Amino acid sequence: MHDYQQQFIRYALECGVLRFGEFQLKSGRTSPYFFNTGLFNTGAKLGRLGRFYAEALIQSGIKTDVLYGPAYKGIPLVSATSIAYAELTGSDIPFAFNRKESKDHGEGGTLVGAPLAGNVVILDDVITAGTSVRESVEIIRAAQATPAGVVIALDRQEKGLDERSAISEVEERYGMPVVPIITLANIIGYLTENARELPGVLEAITAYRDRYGV
Ligand SMILES: O=P(O)(O)OC[C@H]1O[C@H](OP(=O)(O)OP(=O)(O)O)[C@H](O)[C@@H]1O
Ligand SMILES: O=C(O)c1cc(=O)[nH]c(=O)[nH]1
Repeated sequence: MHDYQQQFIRYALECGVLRFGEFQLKSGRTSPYFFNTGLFNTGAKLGRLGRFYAEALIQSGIKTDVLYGPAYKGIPLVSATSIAYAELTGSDIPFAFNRKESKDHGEGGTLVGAPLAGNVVILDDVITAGTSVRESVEIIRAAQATPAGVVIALDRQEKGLDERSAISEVEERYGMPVVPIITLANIIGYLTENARELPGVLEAITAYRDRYGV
């Protein structure tokens, strides 16, 4: 595990973003851990999160014309990352996000921000079964733009629609890379070294991984 990954796990624990317990996921699975980026909920916390994302994007080398954040949690992610990206690189990339419900007055529609054009990189918090990314790809393609990659905070390393990982499915189906800041394996590595801080958690996560992991 890289130093920045260890720092990111500590940071997520400090902010209460990475939690242990019993959580119902969008996929219907019941998970013993949850990663809620909505709890990076102050300016300073969100600013630091944006720097982690921007650094992951820069290191990935993905050619990026527009950043896209799916509602709702993708909205602060794309805002914070575009600010950090401009500060780190001097390149002022446009960004956009969607509404979950279409608006029928004013400017109307579901897309807000810059027009989707060229290579569009999706920023989301987690990929579990891949539903959210599939929806984002459809929105980007409908705008005649190209989905160029995905940056996420956590790869939960779970099965998607079949026995493959949701991320491999996305990478193979759309021919674009998925870049996580951390993975479930990093969390398990952290818990293995710090098991005494959190009794029982490692066992519960290992059992969950045996059932849904890849
Ligand atoms: O890979 P998947 O199975 O799609 O699961 C992951 C998605 O689920 C959550 O979104 P949700 O739609 O719950 O929205 P939110 O951003 O409004 O919390 C999460 O923010 C991811 O986008
Ligand atoms: O699969 C999900 O719904 C999900 C998992 C997770 O860890 N965090 C989150 O916000 N959603």
